[in-house]
Amino acid sequence: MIEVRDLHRHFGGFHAVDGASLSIDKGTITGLIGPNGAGKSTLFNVIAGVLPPTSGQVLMEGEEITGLKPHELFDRGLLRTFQIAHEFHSMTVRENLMMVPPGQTGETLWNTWFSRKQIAAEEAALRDKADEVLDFLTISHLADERAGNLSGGQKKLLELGRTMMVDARVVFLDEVGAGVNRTLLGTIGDAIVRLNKERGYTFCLIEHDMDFIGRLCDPVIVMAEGHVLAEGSAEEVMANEQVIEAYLGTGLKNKGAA
Ligand SMILES: Nc1ncnc2c1ncn2[C@@H]1O[C@H](COP(=O)(O)OP(=O)(O)OP(=O)(O)O)[C@@H](O)[C@H]1O
Repeated sequence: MIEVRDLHRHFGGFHAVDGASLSIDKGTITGLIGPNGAGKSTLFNVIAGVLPPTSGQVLMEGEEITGLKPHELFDRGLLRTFQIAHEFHSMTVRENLMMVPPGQTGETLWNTWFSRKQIAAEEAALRDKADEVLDFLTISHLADERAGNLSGGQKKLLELGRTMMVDARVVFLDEVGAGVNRTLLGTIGDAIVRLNKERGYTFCLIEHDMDFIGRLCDPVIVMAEGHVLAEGSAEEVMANEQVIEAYLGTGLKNKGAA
């Protein structure tokens, strides 16, 4: 579904992504792991149109998407989640969801003036959709809470919810588990699996929590020094000597020796 061919992204003389080639197959929950500074976030940013590549190609279903802007990729159903923008913190959770879909009639003053009825109908439909999303994510009780009051994990669920307001096909999640408590991480994991199984979402997620990766992801791609070092099931990559050396280091070795 997504194919990355010999991608490079340099910052001055520093090669953050240095010849990365990989595929994210349709219908998978693909994990992307690697030591700090391996180039994972930079790779995500290039795929998602946030950063232009220095060279190389990104294809989506065979079509070149290299260098497209985030909104152009959004229209194709490729989304990279970001933390909720600061200005949305004072809005409620439901309002945050209702903000997402593009092309609402109410966006222009002209339309606001002439088609109040249509706007009311669109708003009602959006509200229903937002409530359905909240129900799916089991956070209906937070609908009227200000987004700024949510815990880190609840905000991650809201980010996932925002992808459900549009026709997302492939979603890139960066460190969804960072600073999230175990219970909520379980809820987030369940939502990802259900979106994958029930709604056909393809996911690619960067994550440092190996339990989370092991539970959700197949395959797992390991990056080191800007390129792909290994790929396989979570068990396979965790048993791979090169991976152990490059990334997991003594932690995993100790685990094996214990
Ligand atoms: N805008 C930038 N300017 C200069 N160097 C950058 C920039 N963005 C990233 N880098 C460097 O590129 C390297 C790769 O960073 P990146 O964030 O992609 O790694 P990562 O694998 O996501 O790491 P982590 O797991 O710590 O988030 C790092 O050494 C980082 O300092």
